[in-house]
Amino acid sequence: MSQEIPIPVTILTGFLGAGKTSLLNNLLQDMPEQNVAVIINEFGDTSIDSHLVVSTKEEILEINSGCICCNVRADLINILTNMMKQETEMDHIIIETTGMANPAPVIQTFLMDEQTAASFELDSVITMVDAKHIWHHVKEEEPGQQIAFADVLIVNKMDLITEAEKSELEQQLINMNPQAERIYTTYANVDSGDLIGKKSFELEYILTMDPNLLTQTHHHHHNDQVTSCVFRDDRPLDLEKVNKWFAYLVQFKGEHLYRYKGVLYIKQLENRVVFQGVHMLFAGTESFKWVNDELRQSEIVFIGKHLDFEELERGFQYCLA
Ligand SMILES: Nc1nc2c(ncn2[C@@H]2O[C@H](COP(=O)(O)OP(=O)(O)OP(=O)(O)O)[C@@H](O)[C@H]2O)c(=O)[nH]1
Repeated sequence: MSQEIPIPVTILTGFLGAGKTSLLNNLLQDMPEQNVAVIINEFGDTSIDSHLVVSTKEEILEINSGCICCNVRADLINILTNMMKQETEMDHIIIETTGMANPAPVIQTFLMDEQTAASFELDSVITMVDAKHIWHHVKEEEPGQQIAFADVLIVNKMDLITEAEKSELEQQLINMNPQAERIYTTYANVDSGDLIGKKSFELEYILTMDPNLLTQTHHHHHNDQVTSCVFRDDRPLDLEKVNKWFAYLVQFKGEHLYRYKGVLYIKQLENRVVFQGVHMLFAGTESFKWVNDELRQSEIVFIGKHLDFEELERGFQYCLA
């Protein structure tokens, strides 16, 4: 069987916690009849996002060996090459980059790698903007790059800002990328038809943003003040202690915690608990049951500025039941 080519590809980018996984879930639920492959690249050596993506028939491939925009382009090309050899035909591919990725090298992969360029075509680059927290982040380099390369800007978390803040943000986004379409959402609620298959990627326009895109090797130096750490343990945690620890983190460390999320193995709970945090916004819920022979373990990732690893480690140890 031969796959129809080129296969359209959507690159989904946006800073930490902006709503990329929420959008991905909405899109997948909205296009059940299509065969969509999803490639997720996470910052911080974990695969927590794969727990947070709703279970679907879609194949979810993870790249956790580093940042997609730096050292894993070869992994990306390998995954894409393998896809072409598969039996099932793909209708669409969605690549969710890490919140710290510069999308340029990922875009470049689809334009400059000869075989990839022949088999795949960029449908659009979608950048999620966190309407509430963007002002904390514009000092970093990555949100600016992500906004500049977008064909579509999804301005998310509209429930958390006022009309006046919306006008100010809109003006700022127009200054940063006048041509991108802007869609305003809450919980990334948008029809897949408004985003998928629109062929909004325009090379000429992207070249006005980065004239060297096709000639330069992009060495993306991540802001080294933004770091991550992961804790894993297969001993159960005490719920009360976990609640106290998170209450402390949210209140006293929230400003510098760009993103924290995880899966918790709580003593005497048959279900795993999943939680998510972006600065001072935090939510945790019981998720599905642990199955009998499954390894029950907690896994937490923190991504932020000036992280005090030792203090976080002590906090995590304190939570052990
Ligand atoms: N209040 C509010 N919260 C939202 C909205 N959209 C997403 N969230 C919450 O924000 C958090 C981050 O959402 P995700 O979709 O995981 O964001 P992400 O961009 O995939 O995050 P990373 O991949 O970790 O960078 C979650 O707790 C979401 O429930 C929104 O419109 N309003």
